[in-house]
Amino acid sequence: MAINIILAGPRGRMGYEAVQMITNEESFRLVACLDHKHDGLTLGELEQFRDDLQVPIYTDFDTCLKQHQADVFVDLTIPEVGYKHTKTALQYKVRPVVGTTGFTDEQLSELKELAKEQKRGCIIAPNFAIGAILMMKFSKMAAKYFPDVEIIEKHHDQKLDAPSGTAKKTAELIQDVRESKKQGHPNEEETLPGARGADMNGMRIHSMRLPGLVAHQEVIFGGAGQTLTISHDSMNRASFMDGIKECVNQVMDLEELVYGLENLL
Ligand SMILES: NC(=O)c1ccc[n+]([C@@H]2O[C@H](COP(=O)([O-])OP(=O)(O)OC[C@H]3O[C@@H](n4cnc5c(N)ncnc54)[C@H](O)[C@@H]3O)[C@@H](O)[C@H]2O)c1
Ligand SMILES: O=C(O)C1=N[C@H](C(=O)O)CCC1
Repeated sequence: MAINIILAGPRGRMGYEAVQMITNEESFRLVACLDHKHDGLTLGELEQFRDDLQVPIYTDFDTCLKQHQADVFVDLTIPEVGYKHTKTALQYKVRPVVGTTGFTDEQLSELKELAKEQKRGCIIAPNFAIGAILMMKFSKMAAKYFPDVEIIEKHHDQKLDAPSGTAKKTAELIQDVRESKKQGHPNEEETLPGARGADMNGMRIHSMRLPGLVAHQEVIFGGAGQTLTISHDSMNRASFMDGIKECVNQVMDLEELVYGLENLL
């Protein structure tokens, strides 16, 4: 029995790859797409997609959900709308698999409650790449021995949110085993505001944005006479597709929200 999927953000850097993955996966069926333009067209009518992709495009999610029976909703859009889409999908008992980052803690809590009420699975994964998940898990292990740590995340210059969802998730996992600690000299002074990066319980997070980059992160731990660097690089967005596929399959068996792919490995 195929899993019927609605995808939001098909024309994006991630959405375009996801359209290829979903339409090439025998056990998946792309029943509709949600975009902010091209209402009433099909993907095949857009120049960037194969002509045979007779997948209808909607700009109104409620209309789309009323006209198509979907099992799973995949969101690869922007922080501003990803949360609303996820909430709407759950209200229609369609299982969200969300790659969109930049949700607030309050939004995550609200979605967690809604998924529980609806007894529907929901997966919100800041990073779908298995290497990035392992980087986060290894960082949590290392943080037990190295309380001084700084995260440097490096992304393409079209990214909207900073720090990245991956960096925030990494810091949250580290915080599970690290006491809050102010790092650096107690009297250090930023002569240029922001020089020491974002502060998360004393841990510093630095965000680099440059053309030519895709998605990269270094987690650097410091100790007496040594440093330990754990890093991951996504060279292209194919690195995320197996994770999305895994989440679409696994979300069918969940009845609650799971935040982070590390909880499903
Ligand atoms: N979880 C992961 O592994 C992972 C990997 C890469 C990117 N991301 C996240 O995925 C999101 C998308 O990244 P991207 O590089 O593809 O961005 P992008 O800007 O290339 O694509 C976003 C798409 O969303 C569409 N969009 C905007 N408003 C919309 C609306 N109201 N309805 C439907 N679609 C709408 C845009 O048209 C665009 O095509 C970002 O939040 C990014 O952080 C997550
Ligand atoms: O390209 C992006 O944007 C990415 N966003 C995610 C994040 O914010 O961590 C995952 C990596 C790529």
